[in-house]
Amino acid sequence: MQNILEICAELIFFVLTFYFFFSGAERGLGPVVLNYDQCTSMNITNNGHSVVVQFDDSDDRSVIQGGPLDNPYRLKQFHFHWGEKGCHGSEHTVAGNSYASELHLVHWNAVKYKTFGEAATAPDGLAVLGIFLETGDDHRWLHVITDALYMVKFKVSTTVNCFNPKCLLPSSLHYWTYLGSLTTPPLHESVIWIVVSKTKISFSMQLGKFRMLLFTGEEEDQRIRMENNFRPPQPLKGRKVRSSI
Ligand SMILES: NS(=O)(=O)c1ccc(C(=O)NCc2cccc(F)c2F)cc1
Ligand SMILES: [Zn+2]
Repeated sequence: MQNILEICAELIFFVLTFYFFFSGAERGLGPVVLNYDQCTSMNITNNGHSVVVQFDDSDDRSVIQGGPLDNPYRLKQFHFHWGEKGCHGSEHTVAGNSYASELHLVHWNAVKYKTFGEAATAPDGLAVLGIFLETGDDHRWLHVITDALYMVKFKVSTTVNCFNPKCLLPSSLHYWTYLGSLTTPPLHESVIWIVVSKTKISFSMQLGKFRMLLFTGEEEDQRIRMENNFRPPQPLKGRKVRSSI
């Protein structure tokens, strides 16, 4: 009788251990991998909200994969958010600390969806890699972008060939990831956010060039300086933030 009870107790212990291990275990978060072709960039545009560098996303030459992503996501564009002074301008904070600016590399799930617009409305449609920028010495590669900003002071577009944004990324891509939304209207909840913990880009003079951009077009009477184009962090509302280590 005693043996039967011991066997039952061990069996119950094993079943419960198995359940709790596999039900709550986080699928391991591997590294994020960027395979960007050297020459898929097309243009740089002042769209009246930010400055955006757009890419040819007609095939998988420039993709992000790995980490929390189940398949490759195509690079569509990157853009920046910044403040008017100091270390305010990022859209994410780390332990309550914000940064002067934040770079967003926007990718879409072309395996499951036919267009960016369709992907932008699906929970697993977009993957945005967020990189913090802080003030410091100017960044050697960012000048390729900031030197072109004078050409897009107003709401216009100009060509940018063969700019590979991988040069803007930190060496180590330790990241946090969570399921969130676009930070500008229509605020679709369609973004797998991948926020890189290590700031890479430091820039001080260059930040000034972002701040000389205008929200307004050349034909408009008003000249409104483009700054503070960031959305402050929002409540997590129960969202789970996972870490890559
Ligand atoms: N800051 S961010 O990284 O969260 C962000 C990224 C992309 C867009 C965007 O593409 N908007 C236009 C757009 C175009 C097509 C369909 C859309 F839903 C849409 F918002 C907005 C915010
Ligand atoms: Zn953004």
